[in-house]
Amino acid sequence: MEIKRYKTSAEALEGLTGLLADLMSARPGPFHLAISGGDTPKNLFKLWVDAYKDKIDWKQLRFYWVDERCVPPADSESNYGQAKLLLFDPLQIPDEHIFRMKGEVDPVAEAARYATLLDKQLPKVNGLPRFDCIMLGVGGDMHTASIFPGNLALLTAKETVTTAVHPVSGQTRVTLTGPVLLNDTPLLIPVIGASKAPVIEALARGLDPQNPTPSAYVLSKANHATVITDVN
Ligand SMILES: O=C1O[C@H](COP(=O)(O)O)[C@@H](O)[C@H](O)[C@H]1O
Repeated sequence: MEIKRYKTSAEALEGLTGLLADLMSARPGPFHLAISGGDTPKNLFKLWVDAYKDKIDWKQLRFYWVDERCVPPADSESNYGQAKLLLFDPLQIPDEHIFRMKGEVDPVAEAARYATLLDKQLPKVNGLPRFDCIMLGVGGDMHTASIFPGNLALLTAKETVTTAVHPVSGQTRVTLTGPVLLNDTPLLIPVIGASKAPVIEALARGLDPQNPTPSAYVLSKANHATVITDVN
């Protein structure tokens, strides 16, 4: 795991974009990218629309999600809804390049449908679907995707996609699990903003076997993981 530190959040998001562009150039053809929700991607999408409209081969990208909140797309909590508003609509990304988790349908059925979709769309490595890149977020409680500290079993689940419940809000989620997150895919992990300083400190310390957290676990097991931060 590498931590790349930048002076500002803007420079960090630019740095992340450069890393993604390098991965895309190294793998011509459809590039399967899983994105996260939350606040960090919103700022990234705004940057991409403002400054990278003509600098990234958008036709190459196929978009997937690491997790989704179980709300309809029009809800401001929807990870897909925010990406549509801030990225797909402005850049006119075709619908056939967007593979969303449906937050508005039965979560258990949706997790099964999405697992089947990944099996069909993605190449297999180690018998599991493999993304070309996954952009993960890390919450203040050290969760990643929708794998929360109280549900570490999802890090080693047998399903590639499952349901989870947010421990505070009780909101149901659909999420990728550890085995597909850790299937030899390069992980780009933006951890941006002063409020994430304790997260960076904890990630830099590494996995504490006495107190494992989802994000520290994923970073400790990933073959290629880069944390991108403006925390110095
Ligand atoms: O709920 C979620 O939170 C995490 C972290 O988001 P952030 O707002 O701290 O950037 C995110 O990675 C996840 O996809 C999302 O559903």
